[in-house]
Amino acid sequence: MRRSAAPSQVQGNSFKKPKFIPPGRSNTSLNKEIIKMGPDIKLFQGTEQLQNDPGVCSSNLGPMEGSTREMDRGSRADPLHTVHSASEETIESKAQEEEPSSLLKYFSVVWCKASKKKHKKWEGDAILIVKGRSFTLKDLEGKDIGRGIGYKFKELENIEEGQTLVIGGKEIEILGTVSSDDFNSGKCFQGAHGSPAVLSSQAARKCFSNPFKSVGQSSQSKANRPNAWQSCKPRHDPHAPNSLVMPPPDKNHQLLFNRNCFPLVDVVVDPHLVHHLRSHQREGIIFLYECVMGMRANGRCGAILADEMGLGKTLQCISLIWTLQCQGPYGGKPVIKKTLIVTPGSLVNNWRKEFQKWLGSERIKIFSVDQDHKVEEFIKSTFYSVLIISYEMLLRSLDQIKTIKFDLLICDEGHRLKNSSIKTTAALLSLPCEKRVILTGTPVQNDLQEFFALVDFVNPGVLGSLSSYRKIYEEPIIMSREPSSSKEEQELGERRAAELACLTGLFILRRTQEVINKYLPPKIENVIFCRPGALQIELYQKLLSSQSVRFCLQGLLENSAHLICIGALKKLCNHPCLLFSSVKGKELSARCDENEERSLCKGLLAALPAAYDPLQFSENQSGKLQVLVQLLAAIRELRPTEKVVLVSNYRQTLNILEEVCKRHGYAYSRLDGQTPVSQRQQIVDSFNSKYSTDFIFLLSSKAGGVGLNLIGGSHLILYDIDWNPATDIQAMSRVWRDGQKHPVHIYRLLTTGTIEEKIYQRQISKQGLSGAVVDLATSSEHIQFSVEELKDLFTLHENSPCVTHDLLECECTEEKGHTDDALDTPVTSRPCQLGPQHRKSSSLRPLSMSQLKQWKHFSGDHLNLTDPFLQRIRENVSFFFQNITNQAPAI
Ligand SMILES: Nc1ncnc2c1ncn2[C@@H]1O[C@H](COP(=O)(O)OP(=O)(O)OP(=O)(O)O)[C@@H](O)[C@H]1O
Ligand SMILES: [Mg+2]
Repeated sequence: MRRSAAPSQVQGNSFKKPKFIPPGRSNTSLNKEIIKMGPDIKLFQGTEQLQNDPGVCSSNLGPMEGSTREMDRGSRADPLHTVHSASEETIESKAQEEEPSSLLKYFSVVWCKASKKKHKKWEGDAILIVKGRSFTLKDLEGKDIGRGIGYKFKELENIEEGQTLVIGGKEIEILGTVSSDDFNSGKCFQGAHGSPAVLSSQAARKCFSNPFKSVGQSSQSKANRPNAWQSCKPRHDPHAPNSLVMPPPDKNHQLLFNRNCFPLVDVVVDPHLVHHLRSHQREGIIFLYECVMGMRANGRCGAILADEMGLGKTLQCISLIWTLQCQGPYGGKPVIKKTLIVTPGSLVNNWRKEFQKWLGSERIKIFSVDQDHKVEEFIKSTFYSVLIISYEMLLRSLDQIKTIKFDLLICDEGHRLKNSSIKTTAALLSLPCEKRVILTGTPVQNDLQEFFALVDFVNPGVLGSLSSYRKIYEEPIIMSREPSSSKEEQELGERRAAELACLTGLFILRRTQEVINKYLPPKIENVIFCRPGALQIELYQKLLSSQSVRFCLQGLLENSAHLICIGALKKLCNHPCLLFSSVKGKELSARCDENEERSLCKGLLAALPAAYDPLQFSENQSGKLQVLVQLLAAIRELRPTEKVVLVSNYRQTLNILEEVCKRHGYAYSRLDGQTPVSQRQQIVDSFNSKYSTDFIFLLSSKAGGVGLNLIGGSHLILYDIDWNPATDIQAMSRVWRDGQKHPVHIYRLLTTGTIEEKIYQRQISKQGLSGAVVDLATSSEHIQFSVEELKDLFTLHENSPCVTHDLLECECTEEKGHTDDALDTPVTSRPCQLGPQHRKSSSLRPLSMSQLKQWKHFSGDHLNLTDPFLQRIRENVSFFFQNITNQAPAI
């Protein structure tokens, strides 16, 4: 009889395999006893030979090495003991006879369809879960493939290795017990896909099929290569003070990748670079080196560097590229020849500049693709080793890119690859390069499916198939975070999350902003609640009593009608003239939402002055704009050499802000979605230059937020708020970065009592953290609102200086100042974040309500405002929150 293709049989055949005993076989010497169990199940006790065969278990559990070996020992010594100790570990397992339903046992099995055929073939490995009086059979992808209920508890207690039974139409053979620990962590399923911990050397070899081919590995035999390699020396002195030496490969690595027995040579990072590195960057480079060399995740060569924004991911990658391009551990031979860097269009030139900044123009030859520099040029020339290209251009030039052999692929702002079905991901996956690095400043663990896509991109297959990942990790983790989950589900989810974090932690690194705080100047963050102007209040009330809003609240409108109402309210908060532009001057649009917006706003016309000209808008008609104008004047006067980054999410609003600059004679530059990619870096550079005469940098956060360094500015004003805290955080991180010389002031403007306050509350409340709004790509279209929530959104609070403060239930008398010490209070973590390491506080994570409560806060009427900037704007401000990071500056 064939022992079939069951994975455990295929992979672990070095031991004696248990015989398959067909259930119908009448040989009593083999089947001592057939225990009939309920309607659907028969237990066949195995042969004595099988029971006594120490090889049985390990042979069948080959791929599950470590975890199962321990289990084997237990089961051989005392199988029943193993069963009981496993159940003791589970939450509900009092494991008492009188409480059969709480007894949980796990077994590894092989299965096939029940039949009377003589020649059986096992179809697969599975895990049998016995709980009380019922069974569940799960395949190694975590899917249920069989169930049985209503059996006698006593009968279930006797399941042992080697037994064969029929369950739910399947014949199974018990191969061994699985500890509850291995089940809860999901380890027992890992044989299905070869997690890093259990990768076979074959898989490792596959991953590393020929890592040095690209650098022209010598085909000479060892005997023919006498002294050439014996004189190999490290490129830089590994013993020099402060030197950064990469860890040497271990024996296994050498066996796999140094077949020609080249001498081991220290890989030492160029001291020219090391001189500049922060300590977290030194660690980051070692991490990246180990990952791409296949030294951390057993032959997998991918990494995700998810350091928070501004930690210098670029420099860490440049150091990696430069090191690998010149050196290697085996005979000093370089590991890579060509590197592909894919990045958002606005950052192509930033990469180029960073290479230049850290390595000068002589060491490494960089080619960046733009209108005038095509991929063909890179292909034809042997001069360049690094190709920098935007994601968009990559798609357009994919065919040419595919003809080049890249040894290292770096995807900057790589969270965009979180969706494996998008074209960009598919295009990059089609490149045969195994050493893949994703860089991202946004958390990657917030959505478990997106997390899978990113992990699977850098290390394909490491978490198995998507369907097995869902069953084994995602579903239990999500289920455990449901309020209705049982204690047992919670523990299982936690264990699976911990296991997943442990598996992926080998090749994911995230450090928080705190690691560079000490290199940065102080940061003074302000949330400023601006009183709405009289016209704003009038129009706001009109909008709220409009038919559209009323219908929304009655649930009568379908689709995205509520978004149109929300959009109109947000525009109104920025400036009433933005609504006016929606109503006037255009013939009917083909887009129905535009038409709906127009009809919503039409009723407002009467409230506007006759012959209202939006271009001649008055600054006094918007509370926020008044505050902005005063603030800009204060900065200009009190800090004449400092510059301001002024951010909005909307182009139309940027137009208004641009007009304000013109009116007040402020020199400015502007970067929004319409700025040609080729010009972006130049605009940024010129603003950052100390010779720049610009006072203001107008930035559309969505278009240009990610990755930009705007350290030329030391004041950043967020004029409006986005549903997604990540967008705002991205924008706010542009100025408080390495290289910033001045104390940084961040001002977030909100209109008191309006929808802006509600959005802010949502950002900082638990709901905001646990909802859909965490990722950069998330916009309001993806947010679902209940009618209750809409009611709340569509309410104007006119009688409070700060509804957000009211909600904090703060016992303060406003006078009370708070220190910022309490900012270290851990933030509430999102339900699907993994493991405890992600619960660390971070200055870049959305604030929580309780943290905000610890900020200094005072009303606009407060007499002793020590901050001169706030002092200047208080007239139109109803409330302030302020927090200072690093030391208190002399403002
Ligand atoms: N060791 C260092 N010394 C001085 N400046 C540094 C150092 N490391 C990085 N920088 C500078 O810090 C700034 C931020 O670095 P970088 O753009 O690489 O950040 P990042 O981690 O990619 O952030 P983001 O996620 O926002 O893209 C850059 O101007 C860079 O030149
Ligand atoms: Mg970056």
